[in-house]
Amino acid sequence: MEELMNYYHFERDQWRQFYSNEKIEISQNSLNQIKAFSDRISVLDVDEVFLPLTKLIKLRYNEYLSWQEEKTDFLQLPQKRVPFILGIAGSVAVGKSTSARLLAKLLEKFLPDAKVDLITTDGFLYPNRVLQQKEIMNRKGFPESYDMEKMLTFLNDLKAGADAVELPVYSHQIYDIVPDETQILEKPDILIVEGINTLQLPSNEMLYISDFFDFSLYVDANPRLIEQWFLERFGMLLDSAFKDPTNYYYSLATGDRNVAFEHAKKIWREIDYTNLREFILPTRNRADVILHKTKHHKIDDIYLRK
Ligand SMILES: Nc1ncnc2c1ncn2[C@@H]1O[C@H](COP(=O)(O)OP(=O)(O)O)[C@@H](O)[C@H]1O
Ligand SMILES: CC(C)(COP(=O)(O)O)[C@@H](O)C(=O)NCCC(=O)O
Repeated sequence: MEELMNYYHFERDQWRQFYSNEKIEISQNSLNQIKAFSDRISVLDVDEVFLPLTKLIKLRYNEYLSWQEEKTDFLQLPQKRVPFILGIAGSVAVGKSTSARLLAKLLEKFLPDAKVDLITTDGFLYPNRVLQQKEIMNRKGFPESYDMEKMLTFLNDLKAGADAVELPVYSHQIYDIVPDETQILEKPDILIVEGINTLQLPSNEMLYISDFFDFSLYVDANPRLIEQWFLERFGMLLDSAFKDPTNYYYSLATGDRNVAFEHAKKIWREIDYTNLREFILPTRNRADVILHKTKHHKIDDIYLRK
């Protein structure tokens, strides 16, 4: 990747030294549990990339708590808990949700008193019915396919210290918002928000979603590799779909596999890759940290905003 302005660049070998073994704050047993949980992430990735990253986020979190306290003192307001929000952006299929799940587990271990929750912005996509009405079914994931107002209100309510906030749930299996299901968040201390649009400026809005974030990550990789990961995930979706007629991929899964993969390649080319080039990649340098991946999801370079 070309050098980015205003970022420190670390190769993995340098970065891993920022979490030295003497300072380990979690037991080997807990670490093993995390590794077992995330079997698709290598043990080395946890040790060499995610432990230093979690340590850095913890520094920011502690600084955030002090600032919240000082700010409310200064304004002579009563103290209240306001969640620390961590955004994770990047292409479809680059590994945002896998990284987000691992970070959530690690933060819970590093900060045992903090309530850590995780959401995906997929929940703010318009349901297929609305996308069809607007004739933008082939633009799923593009800025106009999200109910940005709903998402901004949700984030605003959270930052205002609401007792409970609710958001819709998206399912890759039905390829739609799940009817009559919501996710409820009750006063998290840390909220991880993962999604392709987390660093975007919503259309017709004056506010970046990232204005609500206290820390942000962008997961980056060569689009050719991401296409491969997209197709591998598609293969897994097909494998789990062919016994379930309610699954969106059922007819593709029960038909000719080559036809199904040709379909997926077209989707990648016309929708997800176009979205990456036009709307996702341009947001990369708004992130505090960029994790760059190479073959087999190996993180080789880490960029930290100066
Ligand atoms: N570190 C990793 N090691 C191995 N496979 C991974 C890793 N991260 C993600 N994957 C795989 O890559 C695909 C895309 O990851 P996912 O987290 O679903 O991406 P996103 O949330 O960005 O769409 C999935 O099949 C996932 O299992
Ligand atoms: C729901 C999504 C916009 C978000 O993707 P994610 O980051 O969760 O993988 C994406 O998976 C999607 O459905 N894109 C539309 C084209 C397609 O891949 O079917």
